[in-house]
Amino acid sequence: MGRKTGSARSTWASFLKSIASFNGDLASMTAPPFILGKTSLVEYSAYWTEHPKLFVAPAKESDPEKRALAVLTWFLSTLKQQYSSRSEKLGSEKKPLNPFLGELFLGHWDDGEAGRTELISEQVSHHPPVTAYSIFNEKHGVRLQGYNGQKASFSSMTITVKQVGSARLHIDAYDEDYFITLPALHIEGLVYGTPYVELERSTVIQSSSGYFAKIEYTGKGWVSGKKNCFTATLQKTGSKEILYTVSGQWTDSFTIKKGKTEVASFSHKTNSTAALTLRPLEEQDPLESRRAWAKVAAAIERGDYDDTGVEKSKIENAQRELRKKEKADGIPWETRYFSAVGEHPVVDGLVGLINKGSSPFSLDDPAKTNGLWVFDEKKYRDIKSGKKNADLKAVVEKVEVATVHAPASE
Ligand SMILES: CCC(=O)OC[C@H](C)CC[C@H]1O[C@H]2C[C@H]3[C@@H]4CC=C5C[C@@H](O)CC[C@]5(C)[C@H]4CC[C@]3(C)[C@H]2[C@@H]1C
Repeated sequence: MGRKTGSARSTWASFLKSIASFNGDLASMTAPPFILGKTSLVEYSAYWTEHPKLFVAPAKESDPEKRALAVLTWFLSTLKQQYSSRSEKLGSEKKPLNPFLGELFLGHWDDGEAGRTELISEQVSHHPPVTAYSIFNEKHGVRLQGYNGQKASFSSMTITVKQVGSARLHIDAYDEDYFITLPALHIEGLVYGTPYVELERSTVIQSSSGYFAKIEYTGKGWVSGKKNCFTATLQKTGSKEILYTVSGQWTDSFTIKKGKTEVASFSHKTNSTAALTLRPLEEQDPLESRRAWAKVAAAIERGDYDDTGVEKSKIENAQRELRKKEKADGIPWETRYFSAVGEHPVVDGLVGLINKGSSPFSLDDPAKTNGLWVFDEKKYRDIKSGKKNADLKAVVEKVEVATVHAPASE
């Protein structure tokens, strides 16, 4: 982030004042132009599997304890991308584009050894914003599903974000499930105009095979002064014996110890991320994020904030038109790949295990985010085979009609 010019500093100062009267919905905040990101939040699901080899590694461990450790190692390897890749690339955290209802982000990673890992991410709710995702590797039979929303609050010049939602990893070969909770975070550096994420408190991973991992995000190390520190332990559910301890920085490297002996380590320096493949823009569905936001992203890229506003309001107006039309027709928007369910036997079972094994754990009431979102394999296959094309066509026409005829921004 370069030095702030006078005007930027003053808009940032007034922005900080505006946060003080913050209502909790980050998306509703109008942030100063230089902090606007050109990436939609629906793309953030991709951060879960930018190390495909680590994502599929658990499927190769026949020993359940080593498999649970491989899942913990993969989870820990995702944190840098999830929470600090924008700061690294862009000089600070940026405000993501607020996905419209039904916005899609579809892609895949092709990795020599791991094979193909496919990503499906969909904005399943706009108020409150909720993103659902399904990421799977058929070759190794490893599948991740999850959803997340954010509840934000503001105090003493920091934005605190509580994540609502959870992730579930399934390993076909062992018919095993892992329930993963999401870290709370806060935004530091706001005063300096270079916001960045620090993780806080703790999260858990509970496996159906009876292993329990707890990760404590300790932030700035007391002694080392290094930021983004954590410690994690792996134990059998209900047993006090610590099988492994993991510690380090989630943005750099960490070591795995069995008792006092170091048995493994991971460093981002020697593990580069795999590139995600997307379809070319002209082949994308109008609901796909990069195509839908192309004009907004280009305007932000060239720093043309007036045009950013004009193009953004076209999308927002089109969405308002669609909502009005749905209300008039009495046909609510149908999410394409995910369905909301009130409960989920696997999740309920794993949450039960956590409660048996450790301090009572309250899964954020899924109802607050319109229920637990699960991937609808059948819908996915029908669309892939073209059986559901008709609906697709109708939806596409509806969206394009709304977009084309949206009244010009007032
Ligand atoms: C709206 C206020 C504003 O613009 O403040 C300026 C700053 C850019 C700080 C607020 C934004 O900070 C961003 C960080 C984003 C989270 C980063 C990573 C993840 C993990 C992913 O799996 C799910 C989404 C999540 C939690 C992002 C949510 C949105 C966050 C908090 C952005 C803030 C608007």
